[in-house]
Amino acid sequence: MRKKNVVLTDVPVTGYAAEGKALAKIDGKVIFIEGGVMPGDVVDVRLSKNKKDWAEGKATTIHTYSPDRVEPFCEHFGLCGGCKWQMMPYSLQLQYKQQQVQDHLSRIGRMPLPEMNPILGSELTEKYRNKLEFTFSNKAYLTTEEIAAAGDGEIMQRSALGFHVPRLFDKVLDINTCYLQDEPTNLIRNTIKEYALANNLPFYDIRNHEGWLRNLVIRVLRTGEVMVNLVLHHESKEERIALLDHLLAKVPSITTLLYTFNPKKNDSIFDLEPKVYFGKGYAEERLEDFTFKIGPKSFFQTNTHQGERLYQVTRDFAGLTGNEVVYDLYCGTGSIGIFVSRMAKKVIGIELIKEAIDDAIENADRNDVKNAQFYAGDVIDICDDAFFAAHGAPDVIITDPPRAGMHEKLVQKLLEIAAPKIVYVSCNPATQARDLALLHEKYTVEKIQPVDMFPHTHHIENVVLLKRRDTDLTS
Ligand SMILES: C[S@@+](CC[C@H](N)C(=O)[O-])C[C@H]1O[C@@H](n2cnc3c(N)ncnc32)[C@H](O)[C@@H]1O
Repeated sequence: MRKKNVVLTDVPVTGYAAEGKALAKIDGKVIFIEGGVMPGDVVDVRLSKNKKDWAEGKATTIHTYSPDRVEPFCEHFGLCGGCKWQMMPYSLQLQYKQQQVQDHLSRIGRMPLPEMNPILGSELTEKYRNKLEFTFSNKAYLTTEEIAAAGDGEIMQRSALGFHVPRLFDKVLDINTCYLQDEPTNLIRNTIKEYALANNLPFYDIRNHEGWLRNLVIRVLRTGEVMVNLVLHHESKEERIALLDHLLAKVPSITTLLYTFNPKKNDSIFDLEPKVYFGKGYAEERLEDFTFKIGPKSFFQTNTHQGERLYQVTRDFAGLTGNEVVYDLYCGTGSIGIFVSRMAKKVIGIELIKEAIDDAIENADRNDVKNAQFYAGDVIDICDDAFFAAHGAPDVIITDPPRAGMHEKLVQKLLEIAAPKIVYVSCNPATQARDLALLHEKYTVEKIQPVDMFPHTHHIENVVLLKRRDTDLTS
């Protein structure tokens, strides 16, 4: 049983574990299963890891399909890494997400918990993303059927504009229709692809670092603005102008069109300078009556509608009366801090990325927020006694760390500072639970609200209100 490459047969899938892996139990041993299966399926699993208490592997055959399965709505389902839970009804997806937050907090958090609020499902389960990034590649991912259908003589290396295939860094799945973002996203992508193919414009070769067309970033916002950034390996002026003019003629709803040269080996554009071809060079998004400037490099919650609800929950949990000093840790472009600012005496935001802080200051300004200050730097370096002494003892700390959660040093600092309330916003309930276990030394979990930002994926956002044990929050 402990050998690798063992195939377990007729395994009944019973649940989900972290990172979207399905779960089964055989004789008390936990089996984590990848490969598009869901609870209720009965499958064969080829093991890649096989320990004493647990094993991990990929489903090779589904013998019995769960009666809960629904028909996936996207033609790319199964190959695209984007929406892996499409075979599950949305209500069931929410149930598993809720369960996962519960499991993580009770198993890793090991502390008394209040009853969790039911997860806030997304009204939009399709076309909910305001940002998508597509990759050009001269090596399309081809299915075995496509390879067989091509016949002997045909060269199999085709170009693609779409998403990376999970675990195959140089293969891109060509996308015809994506349901993650509202139109004109499909029109933009397909217009560029057809034009590039018709004019023999070279798609990027990710292995050899050659070619011209690299990435396409599209933002479709609630305000009606559409911002497009086309990333090219190098300048080729005549071709560039012809392509961008063609795109504008075919998609008149584009409000801002930029292009960026990226001669580097990696795809990151954070150290590059996008150039404006058409429009004002940025877009705006609205949350309640706040507007946020979104530049081509700015971070912004990718699901605007659910982002707004997440911030509403955060503001609600903070329970502000207008007299509080609020710290917004890991503040990004300051959106949470600005969102709660009208209810606070003062907001102090801290964020690692200097450009995000520049955006935060500009966003505060454009929303006429006068009581917020933003600082660039590592939270661990900035949050020392002198900083808290200079800006005032926090009444509420809002913290929204990346997936890795908070650094232990910061958790220790928060315990020392001992603000009456902490609102912990997390995109990873496992690391959140780990941090809550440490904060339990002084804090009690008062409220838990999961929010679904990403339908058809296993990702969950969770907001927790912590109360310092010697304070009375009944007021
Ligand atoms: C989950 S995002 C939160 C963004 C923001 N609260 C929002 O809602 O848009 C986490 C942020 O933490 C920042 N970050 C990561 N490590 C950091 C650190 N050590 N110190 C300060 N900020 C950090 C990232 O740059 C990112 O903007």
